[in-house]
Amino acid sequence: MARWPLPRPRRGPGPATTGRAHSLVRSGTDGALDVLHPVITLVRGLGRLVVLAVRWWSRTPKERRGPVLFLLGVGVLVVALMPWGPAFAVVLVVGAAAWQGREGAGVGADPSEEENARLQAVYEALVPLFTLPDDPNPQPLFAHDGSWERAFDEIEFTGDGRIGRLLLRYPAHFRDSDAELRFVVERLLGAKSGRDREYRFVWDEERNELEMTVPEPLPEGIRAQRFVTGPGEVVLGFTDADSVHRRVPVTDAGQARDVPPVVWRTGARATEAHLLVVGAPGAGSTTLLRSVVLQALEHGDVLVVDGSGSGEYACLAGRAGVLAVETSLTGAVACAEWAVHETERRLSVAGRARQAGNLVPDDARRPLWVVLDRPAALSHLARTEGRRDPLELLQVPLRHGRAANVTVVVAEHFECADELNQAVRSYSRARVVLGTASPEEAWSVLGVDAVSPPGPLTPPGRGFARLGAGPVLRLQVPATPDPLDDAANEGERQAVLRLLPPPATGRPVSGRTDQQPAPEMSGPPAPAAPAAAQPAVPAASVPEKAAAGTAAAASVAVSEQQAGVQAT
Ligand SMILES: Nc1ncnc2c1ncn2[C@@H]1O[C@H](COP(=O)(O)OP(=O)(O)OP(=O)(O)O)[C@@H](O)[C@H]1O
Repeated sequence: MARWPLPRPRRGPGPATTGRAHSLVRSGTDGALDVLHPVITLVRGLGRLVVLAVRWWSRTPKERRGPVLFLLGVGVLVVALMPWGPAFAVVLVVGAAAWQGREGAGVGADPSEEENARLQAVYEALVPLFTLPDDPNPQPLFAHDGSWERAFDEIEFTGDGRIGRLLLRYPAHFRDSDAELRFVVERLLGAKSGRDREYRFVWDEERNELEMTVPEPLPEGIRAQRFVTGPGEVVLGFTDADSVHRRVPVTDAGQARDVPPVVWRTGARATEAHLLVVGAPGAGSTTLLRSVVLQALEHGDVLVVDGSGSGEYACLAGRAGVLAVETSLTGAVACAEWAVHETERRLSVAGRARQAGNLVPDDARRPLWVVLDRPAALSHLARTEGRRDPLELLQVPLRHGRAANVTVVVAEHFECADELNQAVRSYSRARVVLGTASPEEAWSVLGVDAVSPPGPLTPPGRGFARLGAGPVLRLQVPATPDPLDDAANEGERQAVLRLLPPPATGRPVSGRTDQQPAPEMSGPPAPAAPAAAQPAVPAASVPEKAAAGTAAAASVAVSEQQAGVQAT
């Protein structure tokens, strides 16, 4: 029997009440955290300051600790005796703690156990490189029983727990001017921090400090296209955003974006009038030259000598502005001789025009490019056959080409780079190294040894560029494959095909008999080639019929010269 009034049943809080309670607790906690935030920051900052002080103390050599303690004591005494001294000291400490305790400061933040182990592994790997067998220092920076905290000043980890930046001190006895030793240290640091990334190393020889950073990946896979540049400017590739101020708009995977370019200025006012590219086999030097040629053809004429004879420039044969594509020694010599005469003719025409107070005629100003891919093989052949070396001949365009608007581009593999003559080395002040290079190889091309080689996993077309005495820039060459290569990416092939000039109306300059006709390609429609724009052939060096100043005439001229060479 139920009693009245029934006792009220005891119930737990309903869902609505629970939610309200949770939100009350959460907002209470948030409020408390907001109120306590300055205190938390100060406590965190004080903790970090203590960690920094302990690290500094552990790094201070024992013999210096006495004087340091004495100085500290004197400092404390002076502050204590000064009017407002203690208050000032407290304000200073609170300010420092607030600065260190802010979010993201992290300098003194304790690494996790895993990060600690990583750092200790890197430290121990470096010990054999940075220790002396009989080091008189009782507490060297690097010792087998030492800890990384002695030598590593600043450390940053990436989101996945890997080292993203490391600033370490090394002992003064380490020979940091020795490129080989530096390379060993860089390679070891790179291996211990992960081989699948690129690293940038900065050696501060004044302070005995080495900084390792992981640069952002370079813009990769950007296809050949018309770059927005000024007259005479050529985009060699793309580099780090913080290395150059300039940006060029490109289309990448259908999207427009701005990328930092490595721009090489050519022409009469250029200080780096010629380019030398040295690379490992398969590192992409032919691709870079093809990219340069396609840009050069926008405003000038090009002679190509392909010393490897691999036919990777066949797509250019017979195109407007392409005066010759040579693969044989005979053709290369003929081209080089023609380039010499053309340089001399331009110089004398320009000289006469200036003497008379006139403008230099167009045919002496139109940019002429002489592009040699792997000429060392042809030089070797020339020596063994007792013929003229095309590289020797090219001394004239290299020395005087700048004033005549003649630009020489040479690419060679590291193993044959010794065969390049002094003129090529001295006058090619724009330099590119592609692929993995030893410190000596990089030094021999770039003139500096402070280059960290890209790792073995880096894609082709990756390297370094240096224009004159400028800084060394990381470089990624635009993807510019041979459009006749079936194995190349279809989109990249089509991009190159779109850039090819229309077929020329005259015969090519070389008049090659061994050359296959250019295959049918889906290039742009072929407007008539501007005959007036083609360079005039040097009247002194060619038969009468070649002096008409057209590519066709030049073709005949060089063919006849070539025939002459063959006959001898
Ligand atoms: N910048 C690049 N982007 C994409 N692929 C590239 C790039 N550079 C080169 N490659 C690819 O790498 C391969 C080798 O390139 P390339 O022929 O230019 O190198 P190389 O140094 O001239 O080689 P070798 O002289 O030994 O024949 C080719 O398949 C090419 O398509």
